Amino acid sequence: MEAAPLLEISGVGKNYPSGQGQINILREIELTIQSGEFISFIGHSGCGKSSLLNMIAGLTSISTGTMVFDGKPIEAPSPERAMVFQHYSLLPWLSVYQNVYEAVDSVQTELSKAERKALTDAVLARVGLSNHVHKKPMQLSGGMRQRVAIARAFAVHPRMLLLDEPFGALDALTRGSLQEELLDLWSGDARTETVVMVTHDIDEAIYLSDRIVVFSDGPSATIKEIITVDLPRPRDKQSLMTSQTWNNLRTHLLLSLHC
Ligand SMILES: Nc1ncnc2c1ncn2[C@@H]1O[C@H](COP(=O)(O)OP(=O)(O)OP(=O)(O)O)[C@@H](O)[C@H]1O
Repeated sequence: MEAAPLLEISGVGKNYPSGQGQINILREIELTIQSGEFISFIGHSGCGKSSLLNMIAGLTSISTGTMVFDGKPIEAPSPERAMVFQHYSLLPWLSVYQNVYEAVDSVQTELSKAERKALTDAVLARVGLSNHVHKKPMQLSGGMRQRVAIARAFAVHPRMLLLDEPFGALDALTRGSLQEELLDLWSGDARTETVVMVTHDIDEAIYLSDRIVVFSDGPSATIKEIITVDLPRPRDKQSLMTSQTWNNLRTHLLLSLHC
């Protein structure tokens, strides 16, 4: 018997107020995500990828249809579905350590204070920030800030991690190393099995994902196709990028986005 999906999106649409009426952004979204999957959303600017992610996070209302997470309708934000934004969203007056500890403290209520501190130390060590714990966000580079945001999201052990263009503002080298750290955290965390990420980067989508959801252009966008990335893990970027499978996927995605 097939396991129940972690997330089931059925007939979902999104409208926003516009002038006297409403504008339809997304329509008839059908998507089922199984526990353990890494999913990317890709599509032209403004098609509604972030809106869909925000609805999954419970940060914005669903206009039509239903979203069911682990058997329950999504109606509000939950630590089970943690979001990381492109622009870090750290609290500027708190240190690196406090930014992570505050999140752990508010969610991991069953842990003792010593355990909460140990968890904070552990996630910061995993993203290589142990020597920067007393710094404030403005004293960090963009890559370091995004590391803190990712560490904070993992520290609350969400069932599903939602990433909205997490590496979009970073240079190619930093982006590459953060992709590796994300994969390490994802594969090394027994609870955060499922990731949904918005990206504009075709190579990033192929390298990280099990499936890539391609959106049609908006307004009234919908899912154009869902591409399965049949590449074994762990993946070696260098050798993959010169393989025929990679090239075929890349060409397929480029054509899908431009037709
Ligand atoms: N709160 C809002 N109120 C009104 N319109 C909105 C709101 N949020 C988004 N929109 C509009 O909905 C459309 C989709 O926006 P969204 O950010 O979801 O797209 P996107 O695919 O993530 O874009 P990008 O790739 O540029 O980030 C855009 O036209 C945007 O202006």
